[in-house]
Amino acid sequence: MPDNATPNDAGANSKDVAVLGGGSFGTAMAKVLGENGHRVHFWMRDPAQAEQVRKTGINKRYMPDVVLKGDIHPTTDLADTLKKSDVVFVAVPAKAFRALISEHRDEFHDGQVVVSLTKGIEQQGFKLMSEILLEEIPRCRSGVLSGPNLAAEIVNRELTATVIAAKDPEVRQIVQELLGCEYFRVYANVDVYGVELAGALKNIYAIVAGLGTALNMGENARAMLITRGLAEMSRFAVSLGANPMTFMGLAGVGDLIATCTSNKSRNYRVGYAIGKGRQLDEIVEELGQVAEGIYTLKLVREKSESIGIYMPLVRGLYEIIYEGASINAVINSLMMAAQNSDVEFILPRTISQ
Ligand SMILES: NC(=O)C1=CN([C@@H]2O[C@H](COP(=O)(O)OP(=O)(O)OC[C@H]3O[C@@H](n4cnc5c(N)ncnc54)[C@H](OP(=O)(O)O)[C@@H]3O)[C@@H](O)[C@H]2O)C=CC1
Ligand SMILES: O=C(CO)COP(=O)(O)O
Repeated sequence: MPDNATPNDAGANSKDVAVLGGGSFGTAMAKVLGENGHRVHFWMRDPAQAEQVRKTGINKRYMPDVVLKGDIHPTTDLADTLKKSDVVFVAVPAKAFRALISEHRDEFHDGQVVVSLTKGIEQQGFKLMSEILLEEIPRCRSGVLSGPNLAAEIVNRELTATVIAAKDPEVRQIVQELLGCEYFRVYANVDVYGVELAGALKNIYAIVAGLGTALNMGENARAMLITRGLAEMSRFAVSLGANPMTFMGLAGVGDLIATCTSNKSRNYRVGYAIGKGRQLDEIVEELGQVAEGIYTLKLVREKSESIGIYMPLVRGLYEIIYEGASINAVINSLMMAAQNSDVEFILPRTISQ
């Protein structure tokens, strides 16, 4: 795909769209929307960054090699952004999500479409972003977007597919029409909780996979980690009400494959650095971008123990990262644990002899 493509003319279908968050993924989505001929109100909190993007078309800190084209307006005025936009995409880390929405709750309009791009969980009460949207701005129509969507590939117009999950069919259709183009396909799902949980949970297994690569594990091991990760994350999500079939789709196994096999994933890179013996604080400082899996791991470990869901990879990674356990000891205990059934929908997890 050429990167010198001129923006499409959306004509009468052109919409005013907001992207909140000037990081890697906000930039990637602003670029797709701008190229699709929409007027993009690209909100970020740092005035110097907004000024730089306005002047050069380049978000130097997060995407230094990417030029944003089309009708893209970097801004720090959130009230004005919300006032002008038909649809709002939110791309800030989970830690910042509620405060951002809550502080501006009265500025959203009735029926406005608000879509979370965030792949994380709120610490207080294990809330997902769709739940925060429902609590803070129930007057709006919400959805979540998730899938194998490495920002570094999308900005190069590399072929990508994603999933819009929303209960309201019109929200699904609006988002498909806004984002879909020759290199970006948008599939639909109604299982909002499942799609969103899949996006948050896979970050944990991306850390595990990066760690495995650092230890020179082979392809058999990588396939085992991805597949057992899928079993574990779907077991957990289904116990919380998600549809197991969602995990067969792009937001489940699709995103798991992309992030567990690519060093373009920040979570994978965190795992790789841990596997090389580096300290977590130092890794996070050097990364300079969010790796949600580090925080999700803590929350999922606590939740899985409180509801009694067996998640050996979560437990093992938690012991390595937060309790200083030896990586080899954890691997040995995982490999020597009781041997269970493969697909739990065919045989129960523990087969009686
Ligand atoms: N990058 C990717 O490939 C993908 C990321 N995602 C998800 O999107 C979300 C955002 O990720 P991404 O853009 O990559 O993260 P980055 O770390 O690249 O950027 C984070 C952005 O959020 C902003 N931010 C942080 N805290 C606040 C706050 N309190 N108020 C306002 N803005 C804030 C940062 O601003 P500042 O620079 O001023 O600190 C920055 O613009 C994450 O949940 C991630 O999992 C989903 C799909 C793909
Ligand atoms: O979610 C992502 C791709 O689908 C991005 O993963 P990272 O946050 O690990 O970079």
